[in-house]
Amino acid sequence: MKKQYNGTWESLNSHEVPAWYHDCKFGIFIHWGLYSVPAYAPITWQLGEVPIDENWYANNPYAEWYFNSVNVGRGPTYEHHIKTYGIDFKYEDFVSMWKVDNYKPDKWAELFRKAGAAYVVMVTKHHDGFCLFPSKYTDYNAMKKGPKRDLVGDLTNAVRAQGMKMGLYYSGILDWRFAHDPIIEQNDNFNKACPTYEYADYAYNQSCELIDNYKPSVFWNDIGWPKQGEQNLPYLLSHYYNNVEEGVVNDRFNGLYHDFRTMEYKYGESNRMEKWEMNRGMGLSFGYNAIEEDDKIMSVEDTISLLVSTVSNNGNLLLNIGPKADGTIPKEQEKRLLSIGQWLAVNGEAIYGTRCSKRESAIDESGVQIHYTKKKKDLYVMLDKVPQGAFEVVIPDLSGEIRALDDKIFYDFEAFGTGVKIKIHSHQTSIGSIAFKVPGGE
Ligand SMILES: C[C@@H]1N[C@H](CNC(=O)CCc2c[nH]c3ccccc23)[C@@H](O)[C@H](O)[C@@H]1O
Repeated sequence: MKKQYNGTWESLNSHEVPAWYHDCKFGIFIHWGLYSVPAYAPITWQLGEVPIDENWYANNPYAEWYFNSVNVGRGPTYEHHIKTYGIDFKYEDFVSMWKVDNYKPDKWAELFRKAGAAYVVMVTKHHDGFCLFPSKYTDYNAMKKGPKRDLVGDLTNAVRAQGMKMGLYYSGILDWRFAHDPIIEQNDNFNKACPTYEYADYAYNQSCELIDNYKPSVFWNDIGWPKQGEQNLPYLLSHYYNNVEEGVVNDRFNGLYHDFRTMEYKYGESNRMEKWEMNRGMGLSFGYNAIEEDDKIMSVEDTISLLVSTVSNNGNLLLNIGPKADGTIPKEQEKRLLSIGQWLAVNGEAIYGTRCSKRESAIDESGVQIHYTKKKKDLYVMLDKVPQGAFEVVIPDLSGEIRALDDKIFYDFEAFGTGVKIKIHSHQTSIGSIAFKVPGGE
């Protein structure tokens, strides 16, 4: 029987995270919009590495922040804009330049499935306010202008046709069409943001459009919810759950209510006692940054390490893809997705459908990282940051048979004190972590 949420926090607090969100582990985030036309940001820091202050916003590595990076009136993106487009070129002028001739949503969805992703979260309206979906509440949308397509609907259908869950991202508190003062410190995201009831109603109405028209399995709001809309938030969330039974929401509405917590690069915190999600780009940006080349984005090994360490600590990894304006997925991003998919095709049993083991991740004296997951009574052990060539590692408090999931790993194992010593003879074929199954080991 479907629960009816009644617009109260009490009823919402009874909501439980559906099993699918615990099982799926790996998702693809998609930041694609007007900002993909200029596709420019300086290559500076990961979020959380430096204070989110004036220096951050004048040297913002997020290419999707292009409008604000120009609006602050100084820094590399401002200089780039003046040099490339001229002082009189307005951000809205990118609309007529945004042609999506290479947008093939079926191909995107196929690539994401080959990558081993189980869900997708697409940006529908970022902070710049341009909507990638038809909206009754603004003509500043991709059906009316520029691409002249329902970019969100097309991908939603393609993703679901591939058997993956489709989530939608909405920039709740920030919309630079309603509040366009430059953001130069983090509090501006909340104080200088859209401080009107008109905007709060707009955000509520558009969120309902997205819920009603696409029934997204994830409603991923960003940064926060408009202050003037805090009274309507329990009604919006109730409307969402009442219409999307499997729906989940993140912790970026009022910072309190959530199905899952979020981390972004090095910002935020997680604890393995509650469900959380790590989101980041392959490089320092979410939107495509044309100057961020292959040597500047994460290696496949590091991405698999991030997936393994996240999943073994009760998290999901939402890895971002920044398509080029025309709809092409950059080669360097596609290459990494396919490699991750190859690793998951062999080792996915240790990832998908698992839960947190009571055993915590550890690092042995040689620096090998040991991560655990469990599935019913079975234990999975994943070795990461392993040296080239032969090495051995002791897994404490373990007994019984241990079996590598990749049959190209050559190894022996023996009882060693209260644990098991694994002697790896060779492993050059596997990219990234080496996974073992210990039947009945949990
Ligand atoms: C996925 C990315 N999100 C960015 C906003 N992120 C943040 O402000 C991180 C800080 C933050 C805000 N609310 C939170 C709640 C929990 C954890 C982090 C945050 C966006 O500014 C960025 O362009 C991209 O869309």
